[in-house]
Amino acid sequence: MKLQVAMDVLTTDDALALAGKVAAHVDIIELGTPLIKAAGLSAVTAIKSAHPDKIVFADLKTMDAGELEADIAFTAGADLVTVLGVAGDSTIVGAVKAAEKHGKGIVVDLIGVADKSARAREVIALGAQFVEMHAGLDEQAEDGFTFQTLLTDGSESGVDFSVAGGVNVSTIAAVQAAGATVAVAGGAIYSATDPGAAAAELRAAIV
Ligand SMILES: O=C(CO)[C@H](O)[C@H](O)COP(=O)(O)O
Repeated sequence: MKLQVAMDVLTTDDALALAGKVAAHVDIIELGTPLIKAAGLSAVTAIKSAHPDKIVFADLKTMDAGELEADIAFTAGADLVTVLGVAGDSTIVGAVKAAEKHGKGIVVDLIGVADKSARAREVIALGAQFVEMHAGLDEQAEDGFTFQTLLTDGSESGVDFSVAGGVNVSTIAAVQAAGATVAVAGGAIYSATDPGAAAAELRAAIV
């Protein structure tokens, strides 16, 4: 299982500083949606230039104009770009077309999708590289939220999936046991006193 850091910081300088501390312990470096909205796609270029050996993940959460948005992110240096699973199939197909043009990949984020395992199978058939079983920051704060649902949906999907939203040292073993190919950790790393040590601890928990 790969480890992905989600950098939910707001400036390119902060992202470069965080990536510098954690890169040795992670496989995938994600630029979070707020970072890309605040700093623009030049932040993607800066991270890819600083860490050319890492998979750079642009969390665009595209909902429309799939081909155009994915194309500009791949051109900026992204290796993986997210499209929302609640988007129409034509948006996903367009983004996959851009990924094929660049030799890169599309990840479909299933945030907000009611039947995540069924939609996962549909978008993989449309050409997505893998899906993200994701509970967003707001959903995690809602009454009744259960992390386990993400793992069950992932296992039942039968396709390659990542898990995002609440991954930490207490949950990462369950993420791996559920069969995830990628564990995504944001707050558990960037909010830690020592982000490098936190990333190393998560890495060590992967068997
Ligand atoms: O994409 C996101 C929010 O939309 C977050 O980066 C992702 O959910 C990581 O969450 P956490 O901080 O709980 O690890």
